Amino acid sequence: MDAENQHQIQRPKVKKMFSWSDDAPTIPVESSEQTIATIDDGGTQWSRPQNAVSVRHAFKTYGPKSKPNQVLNNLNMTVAKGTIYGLLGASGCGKTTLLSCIVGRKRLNSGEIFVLGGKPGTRGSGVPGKRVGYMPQEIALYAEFSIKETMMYFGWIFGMQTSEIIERLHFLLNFLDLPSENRLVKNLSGGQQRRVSFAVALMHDPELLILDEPTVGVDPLLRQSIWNHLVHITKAGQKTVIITTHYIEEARQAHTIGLMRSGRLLAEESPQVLLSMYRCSSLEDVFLKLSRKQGQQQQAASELNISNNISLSALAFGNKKDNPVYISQESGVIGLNFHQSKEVLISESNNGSTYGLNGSTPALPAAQNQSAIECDDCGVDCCNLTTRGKIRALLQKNFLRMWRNVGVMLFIFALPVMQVILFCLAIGRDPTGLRIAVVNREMNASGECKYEKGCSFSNLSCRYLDHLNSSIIQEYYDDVESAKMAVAQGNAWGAMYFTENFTDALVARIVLGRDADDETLEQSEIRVWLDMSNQQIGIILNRDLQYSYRTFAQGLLEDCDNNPKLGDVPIQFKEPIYGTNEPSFTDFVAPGVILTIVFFLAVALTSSALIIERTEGLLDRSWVAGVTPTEILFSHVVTQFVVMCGQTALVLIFMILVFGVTNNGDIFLVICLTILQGLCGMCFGFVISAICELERNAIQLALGSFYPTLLLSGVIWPIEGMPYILRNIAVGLPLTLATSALRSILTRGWGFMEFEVYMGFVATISWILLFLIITMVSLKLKQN
Ligand SMILES: Nc1ncnc2c1ncn2[C@@H]1O[C@H](COP(=O)(O)OP(=O)(O)OP(=O)(O)O)[C@@H](O)[C@H]1O
Repeated sequence: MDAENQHQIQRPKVKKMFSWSDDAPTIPVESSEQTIATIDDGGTQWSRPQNAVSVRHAFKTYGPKSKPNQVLNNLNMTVAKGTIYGLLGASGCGKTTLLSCIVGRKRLNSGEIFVLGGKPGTRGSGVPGKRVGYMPQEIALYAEFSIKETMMYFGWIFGMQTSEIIERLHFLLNFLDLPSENRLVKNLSGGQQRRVSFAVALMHDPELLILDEPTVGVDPLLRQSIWNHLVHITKAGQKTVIITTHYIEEARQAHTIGLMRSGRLLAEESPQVLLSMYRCSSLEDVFLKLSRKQGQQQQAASELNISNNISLSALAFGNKKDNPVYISQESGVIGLNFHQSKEVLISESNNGSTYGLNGSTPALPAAQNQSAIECDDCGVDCCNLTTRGKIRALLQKNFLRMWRNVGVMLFIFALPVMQVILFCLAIGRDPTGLRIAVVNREMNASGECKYEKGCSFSNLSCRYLDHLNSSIIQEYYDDVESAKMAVAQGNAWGAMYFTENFTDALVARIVLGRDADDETLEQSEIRVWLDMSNQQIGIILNRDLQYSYRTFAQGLLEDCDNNPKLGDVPIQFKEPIYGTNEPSFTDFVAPGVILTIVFFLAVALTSSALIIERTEGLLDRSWVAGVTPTEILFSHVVTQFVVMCGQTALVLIFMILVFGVTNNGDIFLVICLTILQGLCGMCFGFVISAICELERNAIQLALGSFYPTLLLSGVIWPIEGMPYILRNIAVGLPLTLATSALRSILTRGWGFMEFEVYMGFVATISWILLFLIITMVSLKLKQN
């Protein structure tokens, strides 16, 4: 049986009620849906036609209003149920845009679309949901998945049982000549990947298949078998296929062809009618002829200022009475429009329900369609129920993607450990091996610096030098000038000078007290010239030289039976209330570093997650399959939470147990706050992911936010040192109050009821909520 005969048999039984010619009654040119629904023909009620998809007066532009790129320009399209509709047109004419609008991924600027009885995104329509199978132009598959895992993912989303999926998988593997089900998608050839993508669309045997170039990269034999399959599934009149292809001739097997150009349909007709009307042997020739005609008609139409395409059609066919004039009742289809426009299903009123004559699925009665109207603006969420299958699929997808990606796994678990180790080894320890250029006139000619222990006043300079911290390297110079030169040349961090009668002068200074003269005081001084270009080293040398003097003086006084307190400055630092008398910089920075590591790792992981899925067409595919933004977000939150728990455990184990960072507080509070900060970072990552179009922009934003946050959050320097206004800004950042809270828990041992601690929790939770709201709003806006 040839294709044409086949189509005629399969086409739904319809009754031609009237032929539109000049004599035919004129129906006002408005929405056909409304018009047909209101006509009553003596007991035979007109109802909505059995259309799977109808597009009315569709306008769509891209770009700024000042310079719009008009992609759909008053386009009308009607796809009858149980047919294959081949959408053809040159590259860039708007086919993908039209399909995206049909599946609800893009919105028209104006016009209407009905899919399976409702507007896309409403309860009455099939999209999003399992009534539609969508194969986007991009491969839109998870590269890390095997073929079987891919099918499992989409099958579960469509609510299929695992056994059903396996059964269907075997059929599709066979039918589409795919390799082993265990092969990873990334290891398949381009053509094989396309076939897997096609298999995903066929997976759940949907009512409406929307296929954007499924035969690209497919060999002619398989292409033929794909078309045979499409013809087969539409045979019973229950399934409908919309397909775009660049191989115009293969579309001969479609029941209807829509030839698209300049944002409208040049024709919408069966291939056989097109070929005979235009007396062409190929559809390509028909397309060329129609394209040329469109140019002439547009010119003529603008000259005649004719408003609708009845006139354009008349121009196309000369409008002779004896010529059948095939025109659409809507403007937009310029050449032919046969079955959907003129053939209207008769509905038989049966208890208020409307059934197709061929026994096919009834068109939605008006009352039923009410739900579509009620649900019209509620977006996708209200029309989809979360199922366990969907959540299971999304969670498994997230974990599997992570698990299969070695780089990501290293990033998740090795990087935080490495960061902690590096931090503890590199930050906060006292510098060692610092050189001091010493000039000591008390030393003997042989360069020896000897002194007697106990209450002996000989060579006190040597005794003092002996007290110097062992991490300071003493290098002896002959004179002050050369010692200072060594500092100037960077060979030493400081120069130190003892006069030749330092010991005598120091003893006189102690004994004479207030009676000591200026010369005695001067001679008893240790003169030091430091290189203060490096603040940390300068301060540490300064501190060590003073500490050494203190211990030297106290030791000498004690040996001579004097009160060692005489050697102290008269400020007594008692045991600190919190911390120690020798606080460590590590303890100060560690809380901020713990939170920064967990926060920014989460940002890095999530900031590109949605973008990658979006740019690869995966998000669109999942959304069309009925997954909501909330579900996607929820699955990422759960995945991240698990990852975060692991990261928090690693970071805290290494910080506290391995490197001994002080923890005087409740470890449970520490863990809670750290995980919350990780969640906060994750939500910030979602915000970035939702607002950025490109991965590049997301990375820039994530990296760009890192440094200011680090500087302003009091991680490396107390915010009390900032100018007043900046300090107020800093307090508002996500990490600032949390860092203070964690510092108070770790170093002061404070509990949750302390203001500073619970404010850390309150601020973190507030930021999480704010970020989530921003993400949801951005995703909703994007979806619209
Ligand atoms: N997101 C977008 N932003 C701006 N312009 C876009 C966008 N998507 C598509 N376009 C433009 O809209 C026009 C139609 O694109 P579309 O992808 O719908 O064409 P197409 O007919 O599917 O092409 P092809 O057959 O090559 O896939 C093109 O000029 C394209 O550059």
